[in-house]
Amino acid sequence: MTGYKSTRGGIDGRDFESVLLAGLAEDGGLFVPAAWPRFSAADLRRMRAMTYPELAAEVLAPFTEGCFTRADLLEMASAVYGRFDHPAVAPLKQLDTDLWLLELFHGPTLAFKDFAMQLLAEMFDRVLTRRGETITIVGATSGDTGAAAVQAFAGKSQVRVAMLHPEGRISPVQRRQMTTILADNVLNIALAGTFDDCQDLVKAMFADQPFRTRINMSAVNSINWARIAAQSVYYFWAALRLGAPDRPSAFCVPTGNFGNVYAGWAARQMGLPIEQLTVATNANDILARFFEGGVYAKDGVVPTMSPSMDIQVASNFERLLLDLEGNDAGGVRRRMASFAQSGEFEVDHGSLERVSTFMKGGSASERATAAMIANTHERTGELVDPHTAVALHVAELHMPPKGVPMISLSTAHPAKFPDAVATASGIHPALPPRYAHLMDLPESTVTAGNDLREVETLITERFSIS
Ligand SMILES: N[C@@H](CCOP(=O)(O)O)C(=O)O
Repeated sequence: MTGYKSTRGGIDGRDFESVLLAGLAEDGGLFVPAAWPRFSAADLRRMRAMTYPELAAEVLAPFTEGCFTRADLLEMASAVYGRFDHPAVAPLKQLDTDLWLLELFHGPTLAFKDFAMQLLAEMFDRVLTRRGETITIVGATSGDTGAAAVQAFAGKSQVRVAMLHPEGRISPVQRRQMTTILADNVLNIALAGTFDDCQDLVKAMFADQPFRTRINMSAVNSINWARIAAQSVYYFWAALRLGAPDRPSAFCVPTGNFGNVYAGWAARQMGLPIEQLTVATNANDILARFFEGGVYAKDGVVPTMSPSMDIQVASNFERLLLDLEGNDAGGVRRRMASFAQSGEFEVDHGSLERVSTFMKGGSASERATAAMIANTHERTGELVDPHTAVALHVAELHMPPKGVPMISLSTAHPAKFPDAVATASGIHPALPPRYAHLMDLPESTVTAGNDLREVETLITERFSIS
């Protein structure tokens, strides 16, 4: 059975159920599998014939042993992916000879977050019913995670959701996808600060042990291992469509919190032949700078037309760091302590060289992003959202050798960012009919300062937790 340990070394031997419920490890680290399950070339060939739900059950089964069987997983995945708008769930579109777009926005909230969030809601339902417990999910969002979480968990009797977003720094569509869900178990908090401030507060609440215990706190950000596992499935899906295991693939991933790209790393660890993973950022380019020089150094968060990536501190980078440190949790602790103190750390030259053979980084300016939206539409007829355009720009900078397909992840529907898309392309993307009234519905949000006690009080009072 796959056991889990913390990136900071304080915890080992956890099972999937406790990892799912805990969200963040008690020592402040992130859970990772102690050993990676491996799929052989023969396994991968067999997977080619699978439907998306069957593939999800196959990939996730080794991670959930002792908690969910393959049959449980198949039942949940069939229900979840049956709700997606596209029969292929994650369709691939060819843009050029070796360039493909993997559309991940056909779920309920029009972004890739639905792939994992919808499945997590099913998992939590089953586990909490079995245990007779109620949890409080506290999350931070730069737009998409919040919408996906609120829609997945609204109305669930054993889950409360408190979602923090940076006030005025997400798109109106993203905000309204959360704030127009008027459910008793949902609290939307607009915070005076950035996404990084929201995420810091969530981690501070996890570190406040009495508070954490009192509210039975959990997480659905990608700090929760279950998010990563569920997102790794679409890497298998896409690569298998394009010839894996007999042909390797490359991926380019729009990146903020590093969860999505780490899911690709996980797929590779499990045996999927991924030749290159490209990390694409907007002007908030801490990761692109890291892959250039090995220094992970925080800068100020600047607002862009791709707000979901307006992030400097990428939580999941800590998971990669454990691998770069040769599985030495002490090394991770030291680097993270230095980061907390000075806002930066550096990895040694050898680690950077090793990771750079496989991972590349790059960023797109606002001008380049707008140009890519316009050019892609002109060349291919596809209207892409700004996050997807960032990835396409960076993909062009780092195309793999001829014959290796570059799969660029299209993480959100263009209609989530209508103004940016219309300004760049002259075309106003329409929301699907189910969102026809989104901009007219009443909203429910409370505002808060960037203050731990204030936010904790808002949560306990709103949900009457004594
Ligand atoms: N880009 C995210 C930020 C949180 O990322 P997550 O993958 O850790 O949930 C968002 O849109 O909210």
